[in-house]
Amino acid sequence: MANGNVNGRGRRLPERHRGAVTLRREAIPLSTADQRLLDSWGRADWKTRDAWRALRILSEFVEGFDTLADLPPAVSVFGSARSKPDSREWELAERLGAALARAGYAVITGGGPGVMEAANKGCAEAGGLSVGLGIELPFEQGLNDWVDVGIDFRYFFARKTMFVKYAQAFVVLPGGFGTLDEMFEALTLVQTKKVTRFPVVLMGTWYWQGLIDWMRDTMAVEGKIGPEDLKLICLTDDVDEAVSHIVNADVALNAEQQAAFARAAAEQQEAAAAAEREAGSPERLSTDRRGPRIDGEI
Ligand SMILES: C/C(=C\CNc1ncnc2c1ncn2[C@@H]1O[C@H](COP(=O)(O)O)[C@@H](O)[C@H]1O)CO
Repeated sequence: MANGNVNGRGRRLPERHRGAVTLRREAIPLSTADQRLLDSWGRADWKTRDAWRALRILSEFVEGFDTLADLPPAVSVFGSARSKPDSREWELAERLGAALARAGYAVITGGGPGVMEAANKGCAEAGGLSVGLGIELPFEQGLNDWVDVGIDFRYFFARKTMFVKYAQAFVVLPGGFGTLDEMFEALTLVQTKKVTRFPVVLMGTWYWQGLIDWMRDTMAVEGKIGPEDLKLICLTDDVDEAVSHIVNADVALNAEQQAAFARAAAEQQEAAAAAEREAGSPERLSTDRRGPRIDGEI
């Protein structure tokens, strides 16, 4: 983790980031911006404060869009904030970060400790661009040391938009509530076709297999998801397979987009040619009050 904020005995001092502002010691408020937005107490508060909050929320989107627009193709990696460096998922995340960097992808994480730090480390050490989208928390620890481009968000929902908008794919490693929230949000967006472009890869079969079984045997059997929905998930422990899955989806999407552009261009040309034919046809000439078109007429 970042160590610019360490006291004389090497102990880390508490610190809070609010947009561009860093707060330490007594200046740190007792609550976070998300808490104040979601815990607000009634109509008076909504009237007087929330309209102004909207501007602050807007500024988070502006800052995020502005900073991330120049990223190369990227993959968002999620996983536990609590994993230790000797855990299976840490090792997997570090190798994944490196493999993604070698395949030309930037790695976007929540910028925190655990799996996030491992993925950022793997990416940074392999020469990739390592991105951290931090979140203001009551017990914030700051962005991990391996983040090259970092943004601190006050609001979870603004941050979540960035994870989706600037990524070509999601990879989810073992984690708790935060990780499951991010995974199910991604799956819901793909299932409802709000995003069409990205694969969701789950890594850590020892951790996810039980959930996948439950999705198949309970969720799908009870009709709460469709038979096709489980195919949205690629489950693997193999880093190369995860990266190939992402690269192949990218290639397929590019081919689809090129084909769509070509179709649109052909349709436009066809429409222009039809208009030209119509303009030049005897029927059209006879009804045109300006008389027949003469070549070279301006
Ligand atoms: C719990 C601890 C620190 C928390 N710090 C976090 N920093 C950044 N992002 C976080 C943090 N905690 C959760 N997240 C987001 O949720 C996912 C991990 O949540 P989980 O519940 O641990 O699975 C992660 O992908 C982040 O986007 C002190 O150890």
